[in-house]
Amino acid sequence: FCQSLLHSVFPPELRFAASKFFNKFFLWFSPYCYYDITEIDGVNTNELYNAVQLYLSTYASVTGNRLSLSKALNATSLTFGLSSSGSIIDNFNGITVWWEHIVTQRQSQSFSWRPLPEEKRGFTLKIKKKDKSLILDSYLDHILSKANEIRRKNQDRLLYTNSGGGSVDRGHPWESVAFKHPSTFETLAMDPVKKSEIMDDLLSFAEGESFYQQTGRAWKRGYLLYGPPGTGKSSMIAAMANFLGYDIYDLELTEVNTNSDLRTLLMKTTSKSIIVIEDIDCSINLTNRSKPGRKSQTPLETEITKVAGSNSSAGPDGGSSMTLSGLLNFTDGLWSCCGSERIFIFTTNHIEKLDPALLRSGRMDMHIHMSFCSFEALKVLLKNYVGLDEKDLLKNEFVKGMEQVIDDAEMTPADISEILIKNRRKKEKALKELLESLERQHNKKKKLISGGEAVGFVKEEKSSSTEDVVEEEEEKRELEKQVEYCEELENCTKEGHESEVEVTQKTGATEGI
Ligand SMILES: Nc1ncnc2c1ncn2[C@@H]1O[C@H](COP(=O)(O)OP(=O)(O)OP(=O)(O)O)[C@@H](O)[C@H]1O
Ligand SMILES: [Mg+2]
Repeated sequence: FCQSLLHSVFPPELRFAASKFFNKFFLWFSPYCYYDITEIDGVNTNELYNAVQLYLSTYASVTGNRLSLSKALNATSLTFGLSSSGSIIDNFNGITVWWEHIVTQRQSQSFSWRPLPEEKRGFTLKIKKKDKSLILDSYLDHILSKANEIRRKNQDRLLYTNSGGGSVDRGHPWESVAFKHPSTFETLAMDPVKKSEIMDDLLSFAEGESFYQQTGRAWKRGYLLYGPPGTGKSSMIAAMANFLGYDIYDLELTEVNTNSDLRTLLMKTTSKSIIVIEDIDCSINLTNRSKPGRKSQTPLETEITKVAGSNSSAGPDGGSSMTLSGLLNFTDGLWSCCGSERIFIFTTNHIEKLDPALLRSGRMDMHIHMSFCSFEALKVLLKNYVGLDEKDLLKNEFVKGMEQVIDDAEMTPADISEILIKNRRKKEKALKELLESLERQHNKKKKLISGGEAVGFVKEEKSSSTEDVVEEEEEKRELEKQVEYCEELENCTKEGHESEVEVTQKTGATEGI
């Protein structure tokens, strides 16, 4: 109406001034105020526009009757949006607001370095003037955080690596791929009490922003996962990422040359992410070597030398300029606080080889021992692989047999799932083979532990074919290693850090790390 009034009453040269006047007049007396959120702000994309679109999409999917649909790259689901001139009512803290999506044709394109879309899109937010101060800031914050949440839910996790061709010097140290690991806490075989403890810990971390603020702590958490190969350390990391919806940064330490590169890598990580250093005892070499002209070194000054990837700026003694204290600063020091809501995870097969500085209390918040398969963990595997539920388990004779031998058999979940996967179409055969395998392992362990008897056992076997004997000896060596591992671990947990140092030096010396 106003437009046609303007056209009929005012000559063309006065129309613009008149329309400005009317607008001002109208706004002055209107009980509402209006906010325009355009898609492109100058030449930059307006983050708020995208956030509003996502936010309204969750709302519009329920109430709107004309919607636009879209699917972002890497996204697993569709998002709904308001189509042109669509409007919607939202409610926030009991206050009503109105949104309108306005799409107009862009006027003649002025010169721009970046071509602009032909359509000019924007949202207009209408709020009652009296409510403006009450909600504006908190409402927009609410929209931004909700939009982030939706984005994370819709989008696949990303797995970043620093050994995928990225470059610290060029400012892009991380390369990413979509992360689609199917491991979840449901599929993870471990003691249910321990599992729910870990899940609770993760949840209270993710929801604990105000707690960390209140206590003056950086919003981060560290986990050390340790245990023999094939017990589910990597699967646990994937389960954690899927549980919290975080991205993963897989940090390959052998690709990092200096402390400052490490810092750059850290600064380029985003919040809501898990930063992982796998097999920390293998990717770095912790030795207490003194630098020339120095009498002694504290553990924190322990030099880290690379085991592999010697493309570094290695010093004359073969050491690079990345130190343990650099690594600890990465997880613990002032630099660890750039960004927030981050989880650090170190994994190792040999906790006894780690420097006590990495283990001391407060450094890694939780030490999680991933152990050989227990009966409780076995139940999860049997359910997932052969579909046995709790009722079937109680009745099954094979399973009853397994319960007797599983603890002493010391088989890893990886070994067990291997047997189950081989026979997954034949439930009976799978169970029979698994029981036999567990009993075999159990008997061998018993004989080995009873010392002299174990030797006799191997000698007796000499009468059989040489292939069998070689296999037996290999298995025996493997078992001896496992027993040694368990003993070291026991010493380690019983006697605290001092004994850990002893073990580190002992194994370091024999294996020449
Ligand atoms: N606790 C577990 N629950 C379910 N599956 C498991 C578990 N542990 C191992 N597996 C199975 O074994 C495979 C190897 O496990 P994973 O890579 O997680 O072990 P790891 O402890 O990280 O071993 P490594 O020390 O060699 O890195 C996985 O793909 C998974 O299928
Ligand atoms: Mg692993």
